[in-house]
Amino acid sequence: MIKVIINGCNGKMGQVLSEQIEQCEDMKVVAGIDRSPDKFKNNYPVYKDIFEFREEADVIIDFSNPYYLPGLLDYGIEKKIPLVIATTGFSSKDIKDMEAASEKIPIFYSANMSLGINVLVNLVKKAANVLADSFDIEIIEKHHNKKIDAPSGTAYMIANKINEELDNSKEYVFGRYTKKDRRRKNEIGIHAVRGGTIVGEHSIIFAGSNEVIEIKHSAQSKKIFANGSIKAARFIIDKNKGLFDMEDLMNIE
Ligand SMILES: NC(=O)C1=CN([C@@H]2O[C@H](COP(=O)(O)OP(=O)(O)OC[C@H]3O[C@@H](n4cnc5c(N)ncnc54)[C@H](O)[C@@H]3O)[C@@H](O)[C@H]2O)C=CC1
Ligand SMILES: O=C(O)C1=N[C@H](C(=O)O)C[C@H](O)C1
Repeated sequence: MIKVIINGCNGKMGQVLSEQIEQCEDMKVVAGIDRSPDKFKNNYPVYKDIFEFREEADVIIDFSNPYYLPGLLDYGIEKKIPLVIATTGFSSKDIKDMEAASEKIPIFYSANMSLGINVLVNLVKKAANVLADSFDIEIIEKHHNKKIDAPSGTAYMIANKINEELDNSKEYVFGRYTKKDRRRKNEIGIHAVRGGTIVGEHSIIFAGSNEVIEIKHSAQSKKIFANGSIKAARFIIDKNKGLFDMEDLMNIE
């Protein structure tokens, strides 16, 4: 039985993940961590601070807030526990800290745990290779009105994957409201929309002369992210150290 700690267990994703793990025969939640530990009645103990948990666990799945990253990395390293990090909104220093920690423990990090988005990334990389010289690339993401970071971690991830494919020749322009200038060729525009209960939409628009290609992913339930993080947990528990993402997981499926 794989023993899981859920960091951010009383958040929207933490609760969906708890339900999904209950349906797994090979996994159980042994503890949850949340800054509001009494918000829900969970079937496992919930602590405010991860260091209060003194029993054994095999993996931590994190859907919380970037603020918690240093504590999470410290705990993972001290207890030698693999981490699945799904939180978004990290700074470049946070990513460097994660890379440094992955020299000691295994870390699986993806801003989007769904299979669909990761297939989309592959399609978009191919399209960018063929079209980038003559088409303009814009990314539009839409999410629910409770989301605190913008643009989404997935929008950054897609932009970064495109940019890597194009020898990092692109600059990101976030919204165009303050710009009083026409679009330059070396831009990727990134735009965020927030409203209602939208689970998560990402559109990548390749706009050329007299033709437009739009590649879009629409998440219809948070379960896709929870289930992806469960697969990531199974994938990472027997690794020794290193930084992994959905491409590593998809390569073995
Ligand atoms: N990688 C992926 O596939 C996905 C990532 N996410 C990301 O996961 C994160 C959580 O999303 P939601 O559950 O929608 O947010 P939420 O706001 O509903 O939940 C966050 C939870 O973390 C807790 N929390 C916040 N700061 C904390 C801290 N310092 N220590 C311990 N707990 C803390 C909050 O009390 C809350 O219960 C966000 O960054 C979101 O963008 C969300 C969906 C999919
Ligand atoms: O906060 C969310 O809900 C989501 N966050 C992730 C992101 O920032 O990309 C992934 C998903 O789109 C849902």
